[in-house]
Amino acid sequence: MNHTLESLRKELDRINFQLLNLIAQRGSIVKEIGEIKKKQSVNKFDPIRERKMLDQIIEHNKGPFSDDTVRHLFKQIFKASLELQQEEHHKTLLVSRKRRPLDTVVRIGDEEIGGNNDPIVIAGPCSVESEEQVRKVAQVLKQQGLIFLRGGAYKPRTSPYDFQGLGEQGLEILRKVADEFHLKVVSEIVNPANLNSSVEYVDVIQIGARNMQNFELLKAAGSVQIPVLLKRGLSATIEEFLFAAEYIVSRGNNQVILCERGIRTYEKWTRNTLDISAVPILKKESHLPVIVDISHSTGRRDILDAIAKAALAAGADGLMVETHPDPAVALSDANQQINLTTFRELMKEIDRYNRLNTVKSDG
Ligand SMILES: O=C(O)C(=O)C[C@]1(C(=O)O)C=C[C@@H](O)C=C1
Repeated sequence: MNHTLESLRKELDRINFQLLNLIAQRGSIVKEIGEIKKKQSVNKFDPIRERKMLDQIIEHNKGPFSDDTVRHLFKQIFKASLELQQEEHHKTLLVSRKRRPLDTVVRIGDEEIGGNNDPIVIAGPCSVESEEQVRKVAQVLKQQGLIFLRGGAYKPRTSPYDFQGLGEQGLEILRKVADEFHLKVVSEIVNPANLNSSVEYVDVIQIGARNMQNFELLKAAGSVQIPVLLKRGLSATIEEFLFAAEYIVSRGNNQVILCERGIRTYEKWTRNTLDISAVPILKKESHLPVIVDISHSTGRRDILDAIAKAALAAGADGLMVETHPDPAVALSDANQQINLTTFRELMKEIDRYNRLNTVKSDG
């Protein structure tokens, strides 16, 4: 019995090597075909040829593997063959660290995000409601030594009956107040048609979670020379998030900041589930700066301190937080925005954490 098992396994070992050799031979031929196709500028992927080969193979299938299994196995071989033909840059994304080992530093005037720079804080109301409201926030940002003022002018809301934002008028307010206080404006654009005109008002274009796979918007954002803050989609995997960033970078705009803002899970005690592991993974996989939106990821004011510290500990290059002079009357996200007093306290806590960490790493 044992003798038979051993001899059968030996037979399999022999066949494995034969298969390996055959696959390698196939691979060499596929590469040669790839070279010819390159010269002829023909598409490497040829589904009609693949279909023909599969049909022929299935015709000759005498078992014991089912047709479906054989189809699957050969499809895998075709897929691997196609990858052999494709050039390195097709396989390795521009946003990948494999393509660029050094951190990308996003520059907004004299300000820098990413690399060895200290983490930044982007703060402001969820929606721009009035000049007075934005001015009150801007004053506090200035007092806190912060640079980046956020505010939504175009608001993609779940319900069409909710406040949709002030539109261009909102952007005008942001720009006016930001200029008074020498701040930089971060604001969401939802429509590719508004992109060129919004460049007059904003310093960083935000692409929101709901638009992470709005490919026309991503392409348009890739064609302007202004930094883009790209939020992770509500149910997007990290890979999908990076592909979305690739859309922008591949169009020529490499000034992209990734923003983890929580993902949709079954948990109900937070608005979204902050995927904290996405921060170090993104930093490892990509050279782009990564920030964390601590407001949307939690939807709760009472845990912001802890979440801010967790994000910084995970290696985030910055934080985004929503603050409003009077959250109770805010036209959007009233439950998650913090008032200006709480915001000051949060900043104190973040400063204390950063100081402690600097002392630790210096010591
Ligand atoms: O026959 C071709 O044109 C090839 O490029 C080879 C090959 C294969 O692996 O057989 C590879 C990729 C194509 O999608 C189809 C077929």
